Amino acid sequence: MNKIAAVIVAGGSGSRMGTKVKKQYLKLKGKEILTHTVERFSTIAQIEEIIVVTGEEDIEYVTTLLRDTYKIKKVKAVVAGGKERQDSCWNGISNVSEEIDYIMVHDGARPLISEAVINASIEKVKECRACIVAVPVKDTIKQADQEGKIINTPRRETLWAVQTPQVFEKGLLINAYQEAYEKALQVTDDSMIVEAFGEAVHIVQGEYTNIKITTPEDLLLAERLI
Ligand SMILES: Nc1ccn([C@@H]2O[C@H](COP(=O)(O)OP(=O)(O)OP(=O)(O)O)[C@@H](O)[C@H]2O)c(=O)n1
Ligand SMILES: C[C@](O)(CO)[C@H](O)COP(=O)(O)O
Repeated sequence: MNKIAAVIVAGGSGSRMGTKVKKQYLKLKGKEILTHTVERFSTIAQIEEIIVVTGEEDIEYVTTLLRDTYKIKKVKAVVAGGKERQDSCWNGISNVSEEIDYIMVHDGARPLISEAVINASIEKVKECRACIVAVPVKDTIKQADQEGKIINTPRRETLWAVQTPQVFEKGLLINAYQEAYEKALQVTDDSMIVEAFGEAVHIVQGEYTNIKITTPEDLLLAERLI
């Protein structure tokens, strides 16, 4: 009753990184960012299978890299991503095995995820059906209008910076995605889809080192942390 699939989404173009090579294939300590990320999940005992989502044009390269070069046996499939992150997530989610009970969605661009946080998110989802990794916000956050005029300052103690993995009961996530597509919902993470479906989502305290490698500065940081 506790079979878990990890869906690692790496189908983006990495435009904010501004490199010729897509950021997920840039190397940290001689190994691709995506490989680092997938390896973090392959060592977790409760994770039965890993579905990697990547650009259609990269499927053969990524399959050879993960299965042949790095011999990561848990990689069940490498599938094509979609236009938006949510489309890539759905392509991965819809490829997990029948017997899977929980689905863990993680950004391929977050290679510094720790075993401790992955395991904590697994324990949490068994209690609450839907959970996301997040860290308390350290800066004061303000909302501004189009002209840059401050319109709201949420109380910092209520704010969390959301990361991944995000973990859900399989049936809940699939039903939520199907409804989201019917409503043409546009989101930036999976929890927004499950919240819109009406299910409570809970936070698992993450680590500030679990950064998403997005711009060149993140790469400098990741090189020191990996
Ligand atoms: N259509 C997309 C867009 C994003 N992602 C993945 O979702 C994660 C988080 O997205 P982000 O950091 O924004 O990556 P990119 O979209 O590639 O970056 P950018 O927005 O700078 O182009 C990344 O691992 C990315 O590869 C994906 O699988 N499919
Ligand atoms: C899912 C996510 O990493 C949570 O913070 C984030 O929303 C991804 O956003 P991106 O623009 O697709 O990187």
